[in-house]
Amino acid sequence: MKTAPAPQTTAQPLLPEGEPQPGGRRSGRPQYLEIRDLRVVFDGFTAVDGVSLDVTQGDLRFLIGPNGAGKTTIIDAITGLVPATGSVNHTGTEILGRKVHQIAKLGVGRTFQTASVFENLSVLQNLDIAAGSGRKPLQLLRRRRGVEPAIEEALEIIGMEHLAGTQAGTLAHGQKQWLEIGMLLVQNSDLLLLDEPIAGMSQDEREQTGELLRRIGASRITLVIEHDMDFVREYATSVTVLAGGRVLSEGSVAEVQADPRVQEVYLGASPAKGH
Ligand SMILES: Nc1ncnc2c1ncn2[C@@H]1O[C@H](COP(=O)(O)OP(=O)(O)OP(=O)(O)O)[C@@H](O)[C@H]1O
Repeated sequence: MKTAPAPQTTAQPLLPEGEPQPGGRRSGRPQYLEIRDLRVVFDGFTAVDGVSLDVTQGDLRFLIGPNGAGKTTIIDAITGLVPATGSVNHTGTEILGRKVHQIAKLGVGRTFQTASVFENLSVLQNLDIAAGSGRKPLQLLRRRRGVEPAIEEALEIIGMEHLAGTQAGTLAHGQKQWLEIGMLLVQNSDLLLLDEPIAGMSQDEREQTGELLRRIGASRITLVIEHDMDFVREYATSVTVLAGGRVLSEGSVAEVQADPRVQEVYLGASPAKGH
């Protein structure tokens, strides 16, 4: 069976250059996510109502909006978990309508609100399995010695080298989220969809996660769902506000906060108060 070409063919280092910037990369041929007229209907209820959205590589985009706005459903649609109509284009490849595993192979990685790691396995084993999902059968047959450079690099990026042998089930909440992100890195995901990555984290963990997002977001297409407006203000390079399944506003944090329509959906309160 013929498989679709991955949008990105050359291996690039996991460690990025520079910092994310509004609008993303402006030189070379940046990768992109282009969503057009995305629509998801559940039993007659329209959860996502014609959303169009562009995110360029190197732009750390946050997706905010009140509860039930359709944020998670958009990520579910992009990753093939719910049926949708419209178009989701990843750097020239249409991904809507493909199966979940095919979409993952095209470099689309996501995290969930609750981290899904193999609790009984070590951090290293989790990363090894994630890396294996992208290996060709012949590579899998070869017995590897030591830790692969890509896994070592991922451990360094997520700051968990010292925890390589630790059982994932015993990790702190934040560390599980970082491990999940590390698993996406070793899978070479270049489009990252992160669903409330700092939910339930301590202040320290939030800051470390923000710095991690900055490091990985500089070289990837990154869309982060978040409610915490302090975090959004600190780390977003651009923001899309969703309400009632539609895009309400888009721009810098300052621009969307100044938008009266945004203030209105947050019930007259400052969006800084969250939902
Ligand atoms: N599988 C489903 N079946 C029916 N309705 C659904 C399903 N999944 C989501 N919905 C509905 O779609 C709407 C959008 O939900 P979604 O979870 O995408 O919102 P959200 O913006 O992520 O909200 P939150 O911030 O609370 O996570 C909600 O009204 C929700 O009840």
